[in-house]
Amino acid sequence: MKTSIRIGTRGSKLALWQANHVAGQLTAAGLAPEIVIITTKGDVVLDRSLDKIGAKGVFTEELEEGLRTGYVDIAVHSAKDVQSTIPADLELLAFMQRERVNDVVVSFDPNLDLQRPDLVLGTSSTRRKAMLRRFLPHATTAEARGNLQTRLRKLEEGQYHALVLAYAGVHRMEYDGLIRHVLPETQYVPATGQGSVAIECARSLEPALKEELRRILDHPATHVCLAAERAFLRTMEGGCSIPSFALASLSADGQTVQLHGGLISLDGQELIEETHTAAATEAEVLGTRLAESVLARGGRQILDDIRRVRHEA
Ligand SMILES: NCc1[nH]cc(CCC(=O)O)c1CC(=O)O
Repeated sequence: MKTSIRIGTRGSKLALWQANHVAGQLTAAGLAPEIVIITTKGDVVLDRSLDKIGAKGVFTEELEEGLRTGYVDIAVHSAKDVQSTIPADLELLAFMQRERVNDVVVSFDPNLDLQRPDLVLGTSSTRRKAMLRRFLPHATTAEARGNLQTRLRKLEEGQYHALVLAYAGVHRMEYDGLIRHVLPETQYVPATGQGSVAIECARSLEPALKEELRRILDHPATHVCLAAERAFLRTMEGGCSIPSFALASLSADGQTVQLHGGLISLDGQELIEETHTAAATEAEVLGTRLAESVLARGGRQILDDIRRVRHEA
């Protein structure tokens, strides 16, 4: 088995942190990792919101091509950014231990008051926009595309009072000092996969190497949760431009997985959510069933309405 591992990653600071995190674990296990930066469409097109450039795979396509050609051995992604269905010749080898899953409110104002009537929050996530409309209806939202550094610059320039971001990215970039509120994950349920790092490889990668990489990098409890959440997203015909959400947790004995997931309309008026449990071995079935139930109970109508709005825009 070869020991030198080429790690493909995007070049953003967050992506590089994640790639370095992987490299550190591989080095500790006696392998020799090397980080290879690959630029994706999502890194280049910053002037349009993600739901307009067709979000499917914009952060992953070029990395996946690198896996196919053998230019890199593994690709590192924020699990949240990985499409619900990946190409048949590739596989998700590992999901790393999850960070805190919450969304947080980040601001330079230490006394930021979420109840101020003129509150402007920066976010480009349809899920966050919809939830903010529902739970903080007095607030307005403004687009905040670009990497974390770009968004923080816009915040500093005063384009918004605060940003709504994933704790995981804020923490990895060491901006914890700017966190003013941690949004409860029961209300602001995170996006599928939020807080975990996914490792992708070609199915044709040497089996012994795959096994070794999985042993070093995979966190089995996180893997079970992500299997349930990703099955939910797949059935939801999701992608990150649909305001769906799902968060799984594993019981202390590791036997039972609980999944809370649903869908919210763009204006925040309609919210369909359910919590189901199943044996950990049935994680994918659990995700599929929960999504089917949400779709049947009005979710399909919400998705149709969203598609109609998009076509008109
Ligand atoms: N959508 C972009 C993205 N992809 C992963 C993260 C942060 C890390 C994570 O959620 O795991 C972010 C930024 C954010 O949502 O604030």
